[in-house]
Amino acid sequence: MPDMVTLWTDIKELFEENNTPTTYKTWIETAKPIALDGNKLTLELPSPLHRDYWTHQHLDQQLVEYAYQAAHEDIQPILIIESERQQQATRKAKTATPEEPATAEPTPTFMKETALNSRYTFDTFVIGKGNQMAHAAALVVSEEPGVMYNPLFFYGGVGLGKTHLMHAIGNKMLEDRPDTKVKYVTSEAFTNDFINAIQTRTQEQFRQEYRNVDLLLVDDIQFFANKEGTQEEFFHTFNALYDDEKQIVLTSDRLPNEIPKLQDRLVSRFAWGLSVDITPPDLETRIAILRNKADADQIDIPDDTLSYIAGQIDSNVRELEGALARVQAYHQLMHQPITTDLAAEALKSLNLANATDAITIPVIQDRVANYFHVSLKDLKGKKRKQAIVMPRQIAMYLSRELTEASLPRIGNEFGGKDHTTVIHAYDKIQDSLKTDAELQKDIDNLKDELRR
Ligand SMILES: Nc1ncnc2c1ncn2[C@@H]1O[C@H](COP(=O)(O)OP(=O)(O)OP(=O)(O)O)[C@@H](O)[C@H]1O
Repeated sequence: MPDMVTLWTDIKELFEENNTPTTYKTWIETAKPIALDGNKLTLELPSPLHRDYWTHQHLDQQLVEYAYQAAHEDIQPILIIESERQQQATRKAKTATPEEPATAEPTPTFMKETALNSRYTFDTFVIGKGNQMAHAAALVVSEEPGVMYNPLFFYGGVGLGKTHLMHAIGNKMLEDRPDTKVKYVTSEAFTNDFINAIQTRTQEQFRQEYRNVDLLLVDDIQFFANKEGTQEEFFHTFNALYDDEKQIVLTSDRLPNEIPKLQDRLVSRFAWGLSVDITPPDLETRIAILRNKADADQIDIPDDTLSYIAGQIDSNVRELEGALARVQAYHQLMHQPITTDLAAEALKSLNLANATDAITIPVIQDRVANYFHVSLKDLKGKKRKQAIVMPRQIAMYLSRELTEASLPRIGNEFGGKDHTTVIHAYDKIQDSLKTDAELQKDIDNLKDELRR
C-alpha cells in the first residue's frame, strides 16, 4: 500500500484525466486526505453540499476505481466535512471512548440507486423557458400517474435537471400516497442488476423487483445502446408495467431514435407517451436557480454577485451550482464576505472570467482544425465534404459564442464568406446541440481547451 499522499496524488491524476476541469477543480481539488487507516481513506470536504455532490455523482465510486487502477488496492473512501471533524474531536475528548468516525460509509449500490434524493422536489425546481414544458408534464404525471403521458421521456444536455424532475415526480407521489412503490435506477444499475440476476439465478426476484412498482424511473437510458440482452429484458419490464397502467419515466441525453442500436420496438414504445426536451436556462433562470440554492444553503450573497456567477456559466446547471459552492468554499477559507470581487477571485482559476478576452478567431480556427484533423486551408475554404463542413460550422459557432466579432467579420475570416453563411452555421450547430451528445462533448472540450 503506498503512503496516503502518493495514493491521493495518483487518484487525483486519474480524476483530472477523466473529468472536466471545472469538476476537477471544484470537487476534487477541494478534498483533503486526512487519514489512511488500513484500506480506509478519509477525505475531508469543505461542506455538506460537497458531500452530496460526491455521493450523488458517484465520485466516491470513481475514487474506488482509480485507487484500484493506481495501486491495486480496494480502498474504501470515508467522506467527512470539516465541522463534523471538529464536533467529533470534542465528543471524543469528552467521552474518551474509542468511536468510529462520523462517516458517510458507501451504501451498497442497489440501495443508493433506489433512493430518491429528497432535495429534488418540485419546490426546489426553478421554472424557466427551457424547462417549463418538462416541469408541467412532470407535475401532471405525479398527480395522475399512468394515465396521460406514459411513458414520460425527458431528453436534453448534461446537468439540466432531468434527474431532478424525475425524482420530483417520485417524491410528490410518495408525499401524496406514502404506500406508493417507487423505483429509481440508472440504466447502468438496471443492466448490472439484470446481469447479477442471471449470474445468481435470481431472475424471478429481479422481475418482481422491477414489475411490482407503481412508478419506475430509469435515468440515462442512452446507456442501453448496444446492450441487446438488457434491452430485451427492459422491453418485457416496460410491457408489464404499461399493461398494468403503471407510470414509467425515462431520461436520456438524446431522442430514442438517436440512441445507437436501440431496438425499434423500444423506440416505438417510448413514442407512445410524451417526449419533452429540456434546453439550457437563460440568464434570469440561472440567477433564480442560484438564489434558491444560496437561500437553501443559507449562503449570504448579494444579487449582483449572483448575476456575475450566472453570467460566467451558461449551459450546465450542475456546473453553476459547482461555481456557487466554490465561491462559498473560498469565502470560508479566506474569512471574507462574499462579494463580486471575491467570486471573481474564486472562479479565476477556472478560467471562466474574462477568459474570452484572449480568444480570437484565428485561435479558434487553429484549435478546431487541430481537434478535427483538418487543414486550416480547408477549414476556411469552400469544400463541401461533411468531414470539413462540420468543423467549419463549429469554428464559426465558437467564433460567434466566444468573441465579440460581428457576423460579417467572422464571414470574412473564413475566406470571405457571407454573413448569412455564418448565421446558418450557428443555427445549425445550436439546433444539433439539443440532441447530439457527441457534438455537445466536442464543443465542451474545445471551449475548455480555448479557455485554458
Ligand atoms: N431548474 C432547476 N432548478 C433547480 N435546480 C436545478 C434545475 N435544473 C437543474 N438543477 C440542479 O442541477 C443539478 C444537475 O441536475 P440533474 O442531475 O437533474 O441534471 P441531468 O439533466 O439529469 O444531468 P445528466 O444528464 O448529467 O444526468 C442538480 O443539482 C439539480 O438540482
